[in-house]
Amino acid sequence: MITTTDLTKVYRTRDREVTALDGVSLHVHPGEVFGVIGRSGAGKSSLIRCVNLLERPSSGTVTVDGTDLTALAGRGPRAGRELRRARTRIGMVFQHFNLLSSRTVQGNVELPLEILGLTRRARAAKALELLDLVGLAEKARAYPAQLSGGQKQRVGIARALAGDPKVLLSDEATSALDPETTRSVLRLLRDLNQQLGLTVLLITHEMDVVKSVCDSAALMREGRLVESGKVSDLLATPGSELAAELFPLAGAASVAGRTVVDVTFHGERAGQPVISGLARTHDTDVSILAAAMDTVGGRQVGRMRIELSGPGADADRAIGYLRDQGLTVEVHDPRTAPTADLADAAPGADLVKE
Ligand SMILES: Nc1ncnc2c1ncn2[C@@H]1O[C@H](COP(=O)(O)OP(=O)(O)OP(=O)(O)O)[C@@H](O)[C@H]1O
Repeated sequence: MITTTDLTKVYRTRDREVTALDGVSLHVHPGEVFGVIGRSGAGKSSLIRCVNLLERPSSGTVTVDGTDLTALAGRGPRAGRELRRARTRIGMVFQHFNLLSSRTVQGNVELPLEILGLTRRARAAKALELLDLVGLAEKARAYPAQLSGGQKQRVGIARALAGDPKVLLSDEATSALDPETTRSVLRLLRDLNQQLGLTVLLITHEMDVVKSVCDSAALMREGRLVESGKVSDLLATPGSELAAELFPLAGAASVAGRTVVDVTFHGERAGQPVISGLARTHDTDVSILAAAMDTVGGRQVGRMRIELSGPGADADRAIGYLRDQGLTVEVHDPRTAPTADLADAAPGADLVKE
């Protein structure tokens, strides 16, 4: 549904050049919620702005729903109308809502419908339908100043849906909201994704956003995609930085030389007594150094760092047993474990906005 190929964006100011995007190739499948995560300055906003051509890429292509937007933009001012039409199929939600304070809630949602040339009656009917969809029908006549942050973002989402888009781009839509409101807005995005088959590309610096709504995710650093894929696959990929970010585990061997392994449980495996099974069948002592359990994309996932010891401890056999139980097992090597950058976030912490 969204494909970027070798996308670059270089900002040139009088005295310097900044490469915000450095060869980004991304593929978002129809109907999925795709999250791009990264620290401040990683290039996330540049990426999302290039996807709907609010920002003109320096090179590379952007295709949305089969239309090459970069080719349209490259054909000069005459192509403007075609580009505008293609853009109506792409909704955009902003961190600070970008509502017009002088217009009512309904007036804000009607704005893109005016641009699309709908009659007054059709505009009103469509706006009320959209406000109903986001649970704000009773606020149609209110002004933005009379709304909470979460309600303002719902209006922003209703407005973004005015052109019946197939794609919704979300630029840190929940970053200005408290955790409870964040959860309700994310639930709304998930519901819209499922009810309308909407493809959602969102950028965020919050790991919880990826955990709660994203089917797929990419990690961005210094203008590049460092990792990308389905969240469930990434969690099962040894060495995945995103998996480590989603479930940060700290803790080292209590005695030098003991084997420490990181174990990832998925779905029903998360509820099974695999660790006690290991201790019993392999005459092995298992110490839990760290553990985290959460729901990712509606499935329970857990990660645990354990230390193996005891009379029968044979690391290879124990690891073999855990793998046979369907768990992802990664031997923790303190010499190669990330110590800076990604790993410096405290367990459970979001990436820090610098
Ligand atoms: N209009 C601009 N002119 C010059 N440099 C820019 C411009 N916009 C962004 N940059 C630079 O490009 C780089 C990437 O910025 P971008 O806003 O895309 O990152 P980000 O990951 O979205 O960060 P944040 O989370 O802080 O919004 C940064 O170094 C930034 O300073």
